Amino acid sequence: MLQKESSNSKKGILLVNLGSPKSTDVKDVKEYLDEFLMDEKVIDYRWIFRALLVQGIILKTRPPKSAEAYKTVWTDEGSPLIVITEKIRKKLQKLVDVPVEIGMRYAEPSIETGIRALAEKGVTEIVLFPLYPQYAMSTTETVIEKAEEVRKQKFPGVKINYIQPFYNREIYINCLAESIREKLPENFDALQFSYHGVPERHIFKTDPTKTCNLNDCCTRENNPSHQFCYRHQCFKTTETVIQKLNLPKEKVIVSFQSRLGKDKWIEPYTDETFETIPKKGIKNLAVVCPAFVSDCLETLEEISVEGKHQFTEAGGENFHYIPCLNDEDRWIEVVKTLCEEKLNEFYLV
Ligand SMILES: C=CC1=C(C)c2cc3[nH]c(cc4nc(cc5[nH]c(cc1n2)c(C)c5CCC(=O)O)C(CCC(=O)O)=C4C)c(C)c3C=C
Ligand SMILES: [Fe+2]
Ligand SMILES: [Fe+2]
Repeated sequence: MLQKESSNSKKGILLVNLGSPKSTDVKDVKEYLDEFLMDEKVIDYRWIFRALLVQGIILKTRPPKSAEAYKTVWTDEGSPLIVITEKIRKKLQKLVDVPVEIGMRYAEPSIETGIRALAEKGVTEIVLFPLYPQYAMSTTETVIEKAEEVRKQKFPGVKINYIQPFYNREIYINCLAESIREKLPENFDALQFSYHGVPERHIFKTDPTKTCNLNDCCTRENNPSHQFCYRHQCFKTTETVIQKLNLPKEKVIVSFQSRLGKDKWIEPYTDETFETIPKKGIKNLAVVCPAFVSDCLETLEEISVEGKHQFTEAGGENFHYIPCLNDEDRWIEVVKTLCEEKLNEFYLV
């Protein structure tokens, strides 16, 4: 058990995930997409161009389609992403002796709601865990920026310590590899790692070394750009997991899903892969989505329903979706360890 308090300070944990609409009503989906896509870390155009694209084009057509997609995955308790994040919280709360809350980058419960809930319990030192294994401007960075904004404006007396991307932590890789091993079907021609995509421009923008060329640089060992290169971190996650699984590289595919708009996103694209690989003899496919720790619209609908359809239409026979870590006990242990490390840093400063 973690120590609850030292001197006058009280510690707490905030688990942060992406967030979902309030309901599957078109107006709620529209409100959610508006907040999400108007974030300049997600659509990184100047405000006027972002507003023209989001409010003038995307929000005029996308909400009804997204609402239909959400209806196919929605549960009696709500959005899978929020329900699972809450399950993670509950399990973690049983293992630690400090309060644990959740907060979403978009919609409710917001980061502010989460910090307030902790502050009301007297917490002054928060470990904030962005639940994204790999760094991206549109995930880790926007969460930290938002939390800092909220802290400075509303909770200036609170300290926040941020957990860094953990794609290269052995405890996480072991956990992911074991989870995949248990769920892999007996026979498969390939295991596909499908990560959420990002526009190429995001990677160039956040590369402080300006050396990543989105080519062999992302796969080369020890390149200084790797710390902020989402593409590298996805390849590295895959490489270390397949080593643990003893899988030959020839049986593994890496691809990037969920692209939006006309910009060039990092390649190869998941949907195109599903359509081409059956013709190359891959008829039995297993797919895992390690950019997400919890199942959500992008895994339950885009991959396990739409992706399966694309693959089988193209001649594939068996499509096996491997669920995310969700609230598996071994993953909760990893969350606990990463939180404890950061909680202990408060004692050192
Ligand atoms: C420019 C657009 C987008 C970028 C960049 C982006 C990056 C990104 N997103 C996730 C995780 C999730 N995204 C989810 C849904 C979703 N993503 C986008 C757009 C971008 N994402 C949209 C428009 C949507 C909404 C759904 C839709 O209309 O298609 C989700 C699921 C949320 C849920 O409620 O279930 C997650 C999770 C990552 C990890 C990432 C960059 C690495
Ligand atoms: Fe997304
Ligand atoms: Fe790179």
